[in-house]
Amino acid sequence: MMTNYNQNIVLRGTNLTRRWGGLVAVNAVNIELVKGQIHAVIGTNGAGKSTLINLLSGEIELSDGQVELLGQDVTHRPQHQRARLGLGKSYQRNTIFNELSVLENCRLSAQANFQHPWKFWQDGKSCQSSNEKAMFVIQKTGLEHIMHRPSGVISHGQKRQLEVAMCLATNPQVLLLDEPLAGMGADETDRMLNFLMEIRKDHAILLVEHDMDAVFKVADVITVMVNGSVIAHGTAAEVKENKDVKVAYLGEDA
Ligand SMILES: Nc1ncnc2c1ncn2[C@@H]1O[C@H](COP(=O)(O)OP(=O)(O)OP(=O)(O)O)[C@@H](O)[C@H]1O
Repeated sequence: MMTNYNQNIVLRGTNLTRRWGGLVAVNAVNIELVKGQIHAVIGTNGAGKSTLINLLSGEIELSDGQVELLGQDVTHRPQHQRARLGLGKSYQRNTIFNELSVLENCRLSAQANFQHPWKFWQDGKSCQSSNEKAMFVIQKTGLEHIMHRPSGVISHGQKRQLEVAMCLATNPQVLLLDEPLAGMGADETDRMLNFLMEIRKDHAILLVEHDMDAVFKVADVITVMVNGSVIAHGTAAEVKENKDVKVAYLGEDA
């Protein structure tokens, strides 16, 4: 799993381990994210998927292991530094300012990425780069028709799209997506999946998702976790046929 150095590996986690007291939530996991690929992590409830994503983003400290981002060891770098280096994360919890418009939320995210903290409280409209970036991600995510609406009144699916748009506005090379399809209807799910497939060529994407149909549709590579450990890794077809996956995850007899 950790042997292919020819591909464009953007993020590499080695021996990632997180203990909570006696519980090993993530146990010696190796994972590589490659530009141009959607890498899904699936597993039963409590398998360690969210913890894994948080270890990669720097939100949770490792008990053991190493994280390399674009060739740099970022194991001991905090989340904001990893973000600045190109690691973007879309959160399961809502990070949207409801009273601001869709455009303003994107503009704020873009602004946070330009390294002028003393300008943060300036009127965002005056920052041309942030404006351009915000418009770019809004067009990419298909949110143009609602860009002037207060974010609090848009639909649940549109909020999830906005979260991904805000994440994209920070110019990430790697996108860590924790259940981006949660609570979405069929149309919104399709739109989001098409969008992910469209942006895949420019990013390395980690997708933690419970919707198996969606995962099997878009994932180039799938890692399967059970009780903190990786039990299988491969293409959708390989994972579907894997005996351990059938037993442990899909609940089938061997
Ligand atoms: N802050 C914490 N303190 C103690 N235990 C935790 C903490 N966070 C997670 N855990 C435990 O670690 C294990 C992995 O949790 P995690 O949320 O990563 O799983 P998951 O695969 O994302 O689950 P789900 O699919 O239900 O979101 C679980 O047993 C959980 O109870």
